Amino acid sequence: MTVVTASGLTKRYGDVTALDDVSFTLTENVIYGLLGRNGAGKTTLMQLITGQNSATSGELRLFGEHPYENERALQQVVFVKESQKYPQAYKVWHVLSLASHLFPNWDKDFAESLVDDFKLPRKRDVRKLSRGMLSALGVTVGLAARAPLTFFDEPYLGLDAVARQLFYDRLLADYAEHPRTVVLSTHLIDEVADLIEHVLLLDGGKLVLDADTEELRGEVMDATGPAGAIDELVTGRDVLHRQQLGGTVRVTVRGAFDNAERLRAKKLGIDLEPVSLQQAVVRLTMERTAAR
Ligand SMILES: Nc1ncnc2c1ncn2[C@@H]1O[C@H](COP(=O)(O)OP(=O)(O)OP(=O)(O)O)[C@@H](O)[C@H]1O
Repeated sequence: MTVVTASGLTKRYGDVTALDDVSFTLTENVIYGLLGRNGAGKTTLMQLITGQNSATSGELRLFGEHPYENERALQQVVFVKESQKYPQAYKVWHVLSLASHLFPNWDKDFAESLVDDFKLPRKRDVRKLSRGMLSALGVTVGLAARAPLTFFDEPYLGLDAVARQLFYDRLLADYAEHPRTVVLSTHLIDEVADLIEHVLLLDGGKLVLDADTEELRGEVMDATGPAGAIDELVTGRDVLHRQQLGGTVRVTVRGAFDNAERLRAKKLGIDLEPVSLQQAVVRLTMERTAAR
């Protein structure tokens, strides 16, 4: 089932085009990574889908409906962001109690176990929580809400490495038991590379990549070898990056190599290896930056 459909989605703030003619679909029961450099348009996109803002042009459907001011569609969505504001004088338990009323699928036991895992002080005022505790509270709400569409917008700020791992582990375990659509916006790409199943990469408001993580592994490759051989192998290919050290050249290339090409590379003394997701994202976004 399709959860979100965006077609030609554009958002302008004055003369800033935050999203530029973006089209994609989100389907049910997939963990998406929404990636991109600072200012790429990730938060803007999430705000449009969660009805917090309206598009300048283009079509957007959330569970088949317009999201803007649509309570029925938005009941199925939870949006966790680092800068979440809570009412004055709220304590941790107030937030959990409010969330239990807001989200139809709220799992109280799961919420309680997360509060224990993250060592959240139930009776403390939210405004007195540390930055990491605030993030942990957001993550707890986002997970225990079990909304059919869950957004985490850089939810880890302030969380230490152990707490972040706890978040990834709990997310994956709960997702396995209660599949749903999750969109995780993050700059810590290596940390989530094994978690995300599909990548949406924004750059300068444009969607530059919409691919399954698995597919992507063979799609962006490093080729290292003698300069002449490399030039021969990559002629006509989409070269994202080139680095030369003496007579040895390393290029990052977009596009898979078939078996015959791999054999040829071997004969030419060239090493082919897939780059990490993080490297692929860096190379793909640097390419556009350089091309502008
Ligand atoms: N309310 C606003 N008014 C004017 N410009 C805005 C507004 N909100 C966002 N922008 C601009 O739109 C662009 C996209 O911003 P957005 O916050 O969506 O990026 P992002 O990918 O979430 O960035 P980051 O990774 O730094 O959080 C930026 O150039 C930003 O300055």
